[in-house]
Amino acid sequence: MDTHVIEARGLSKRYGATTAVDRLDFRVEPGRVTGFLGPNGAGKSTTMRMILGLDLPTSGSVLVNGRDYQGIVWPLHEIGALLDARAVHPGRTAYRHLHSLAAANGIPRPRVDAVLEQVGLTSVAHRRVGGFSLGMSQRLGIAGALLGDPGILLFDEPVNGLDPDGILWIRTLMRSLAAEGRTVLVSSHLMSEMALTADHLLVIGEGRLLADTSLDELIARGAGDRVEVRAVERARLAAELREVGAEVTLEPDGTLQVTGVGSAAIGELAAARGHVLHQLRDVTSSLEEAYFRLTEGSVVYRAPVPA
Ligand SMILES: Nc1ncnc2c1ncn2[C@@H]1O[C@H](COP(=O)(O)OP(=O)(O)OP(=O)(O)O)[C@@H](O)[C@H]1O
Repeated sequence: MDTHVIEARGLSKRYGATTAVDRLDFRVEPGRVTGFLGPNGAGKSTTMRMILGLDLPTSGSVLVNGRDYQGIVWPLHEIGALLDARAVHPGRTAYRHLHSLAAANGIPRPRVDAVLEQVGLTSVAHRRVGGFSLGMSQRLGIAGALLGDPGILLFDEPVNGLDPDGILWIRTLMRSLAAEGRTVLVSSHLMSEMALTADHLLVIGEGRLLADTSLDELIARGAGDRVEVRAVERARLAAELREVGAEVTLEPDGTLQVTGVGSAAIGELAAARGHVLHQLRDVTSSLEEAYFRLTEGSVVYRAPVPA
């Protein structure tokens, strides 16, 4: 049996005329954080719900440790999830909420205290959840996910609305769960955060798989590395660079963005033609740029760009 593995084969979900998830094939492996990215409406939440058996595929399958979620006897021991942190009865205390989850899943009571401690909610354990801040609710949702000490964890937008301390805490937690050999699948819209957290990325658009690759590969592939140049005679330099095959754009702040010719060649050309340079800098593309390039054809909801 594959342990700590999520495997989708031809996974599809249609809602009436909408195809939310379209023949996805992927494996989520243990020991690393896998980021799950895609524009709004790409099908991330639907995929997560199918992994958890909350929604059934129209066709294809997704297996957790080689089985359907429905075939798992004590699900919280195998897979823990944070989907909607606010989906807890507001009149309950954090302790009661976790205690009833534990009781329903055959989890011993001391685990409740252990996870409350782990997420930093011990001091508010007996307060009603209705009065919790978003950050506290996220921590409680994560405590629920960790309760059964599962080998697989799913987090849907865990850092949404959190302050920098909360974001750092969640990032550190996800990285340490992966370092313990667990499988961590996390969806997010925050590219800079994903670049710090994920080792591997699954990118989907309009329900289809666009990339299943390491973070470094995705950035390198979407690269189009460029050189940023500031020169006194920028228009002349731009024209001269174009003559040798470079693509040059002139930014409103006066910087030239050059692709197709490396920084060494630009420096040599500038020296040979008597240019004074104020800056010559290699710029490596970010995950955000690579992501935009990958998903530009599959953004469902796009606002018009203001004129
Ligand atoms: N219960 C449902 N009934 C009908 N359509 C649905 C349902 N759930 C999702 N959809 C549709 O399926 C598509 C995928 O939605 P989903 O919520 O999975 O995307 P997402 O990638 O999680 O988006 P977001 O980033 O906005 O959370 C969307 O077009 C959505 O409107």
